[in-house]
Amino acid sequence: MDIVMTVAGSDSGGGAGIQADLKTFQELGVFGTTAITALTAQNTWGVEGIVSVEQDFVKQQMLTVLADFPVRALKTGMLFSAEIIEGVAQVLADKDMLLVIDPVMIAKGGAPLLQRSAIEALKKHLLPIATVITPNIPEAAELSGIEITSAEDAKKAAHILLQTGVNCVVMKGGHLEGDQAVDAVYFADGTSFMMESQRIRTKQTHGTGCTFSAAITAFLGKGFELKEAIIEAKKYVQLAISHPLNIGNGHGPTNHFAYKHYKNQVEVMVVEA
Ligand SMILES: Nc1ncnc2c1ncn2[C@@H]1O[C@H](COP(=O)(O)OP(=O)(O)O)[C@@H](O)[C@H]1O
Ligand SMILES: Cc1ncc(COP(=O)(O)O)c(N)n1
Repeated sequence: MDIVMTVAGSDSGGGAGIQADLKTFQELGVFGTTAITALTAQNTWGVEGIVSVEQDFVKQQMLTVLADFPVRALKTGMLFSAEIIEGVAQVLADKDMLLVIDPVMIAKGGAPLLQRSAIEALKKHLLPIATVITPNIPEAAELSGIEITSAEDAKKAAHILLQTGVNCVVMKGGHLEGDQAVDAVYFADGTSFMMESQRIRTKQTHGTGCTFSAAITAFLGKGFELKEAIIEAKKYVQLAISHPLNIGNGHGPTNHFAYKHYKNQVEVMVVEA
């Protein structure tokens, strides 16, 4: 059995965070383990409260699982504070795992999920050891320090991020305009490609980023090459958005049941750049 781990926050509403990650892992046939960094009281309207977990206990959750299970791929989501980021990096320092860093900063409803003082810690401790990072446009702008209003800016930001030592940057285009949802993927070796899918006009996008990075982690855990894992994950999230469950009155969650029913009917165009 392929084993993966998510180090992230709990979303009591079940649409994002640890809950989205475990649903994705289950649907993709890998065994999911967890280290919870924070609890959120959350629904499809937004985040009502956050309680963070102490650094030592985040580390203990990770170390306890890693002592027993051969975890092949690990993702991080909401890490909340510089202290938690430092603790996670300390645990990962002597481990050999594929690392997917989703630099979660702000929830769809606007609530901060990462303290501002933690952005530097993320750049210093986690980006250099990442196999792949998956920023959305606002996160890429924060991390690179440049404003992003065009595809050209996004490319510039990706190259700034590659200088931190990360092996691959997936610039998610969910927040850009246009009929296509375009994600641009840049590797440290200078190669790149674009993935395009039809943009779905919907409010049901709570947890899209978590779902996408969890799917990359699951496919890496199953032994897929990084590029194939990223493309397959885009198909998973496209299906999860395009077959909405219509739960809740705000930004509804993605649908994890869709992939197994429709995986041969999804179109993601891959354009080599
Ligand atoms: N309305 C949409 N239709 C199709 N794909 C989308 C849509 N919104 C986001 N995506 C895709 O979902 C994934 C997550 O993107 P994004 O929403 O930018 O991340 P985040 O949830 O971190 O803000 C990306 O692959 C993006 O292209
Ligand atoms: C606990 C937690 N983690 C992450 C997100 C971000 O969700 P999204 O995938 O929509 O950016 C969230 N809303 N809550």
